[in-house]
Amino acid sequence: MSDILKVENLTIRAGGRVLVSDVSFSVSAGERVGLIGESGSGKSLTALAAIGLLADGMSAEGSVRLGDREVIGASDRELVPLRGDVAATVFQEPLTALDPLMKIGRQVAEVVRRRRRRDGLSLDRSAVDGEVIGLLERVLLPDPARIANSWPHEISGGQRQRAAIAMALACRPRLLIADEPTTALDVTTQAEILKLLESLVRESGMALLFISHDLPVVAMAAERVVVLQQGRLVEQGPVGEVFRRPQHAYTQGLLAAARSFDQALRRAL
Ligand SMILES: Nc1ncnc2c1ncn2[C@@H]1O[C@H](COP(=O)(O)OP(=O)(O)OP(=O)(O)O)[C@@H](O)[C@H]1O
Repeated sequence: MSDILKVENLTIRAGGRVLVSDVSFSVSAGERVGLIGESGSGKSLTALAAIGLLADGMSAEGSVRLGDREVIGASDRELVPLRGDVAATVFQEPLTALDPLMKIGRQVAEVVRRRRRRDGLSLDRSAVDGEVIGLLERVLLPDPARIANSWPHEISGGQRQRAAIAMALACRPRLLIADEPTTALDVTTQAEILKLLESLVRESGMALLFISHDLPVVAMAAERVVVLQQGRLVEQGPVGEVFRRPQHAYTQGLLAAARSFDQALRRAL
């Protein structure tokens, strides 16, 4: 299967510190890969490097291929079309993507218009509006017409995250990078969003790079995992294999901690 993202020997430095060291993994078309590790292990930086969005003062070495383009060393002019069109992002806080001062429908419509322009499709208002409502339906938002006409603060956190996913999908990306997209949500909404992501990946054939420190969430979201410890990759493999028989002491510790929550829940039942 072809790789949509190929990270080879990625090293990220800032101010003389090595924050990510010699990390290599890839994500194939249609694959769901989880990037896991404790807080500060380098998950978000790795994802930002994948779309060439590292902060000023940081440097990246190695190779990051997104689609058929090398990201490291590419200019902003080369990178802008890759973001959204090849890889779209969803973050923990949907307001990172949503403008609080613009109604949801208008925001999704802006992305739809940009993509239709790119694809040489009609920018006719009814075509654009129809696609906007279709996207809001696709992320299972109730009453899409009402949501389209709402301000971001007028809908719930889970609905905002669905709207942010709709905006990412509007680009028709080949890879969706979701960085802790469910962390701020209650468990029922978390499970709904995870199911939604899984069905969207299955239907569209896009790949998913799912970042989380929460192992049960990753077990639902991903079929393969990459484990980072303090910026280093310690193991990777199919989620069932790594979670059943972790090879590295760090992963064993993460799983033991996750199991202790599960045991506490069982004891309480
Ligand atoms: N702009 C920056 N300048 C300097 N160091 C940074 C910067 N951003 C992140 N770091 C450092 O890089 C390391 C990795 O950070 P990163 O955000 O990738 O961790 P993470 O695994 O995503 O953590 P979390 O789960 O808490 O989001 C951390 O030690 C962090 O303090």
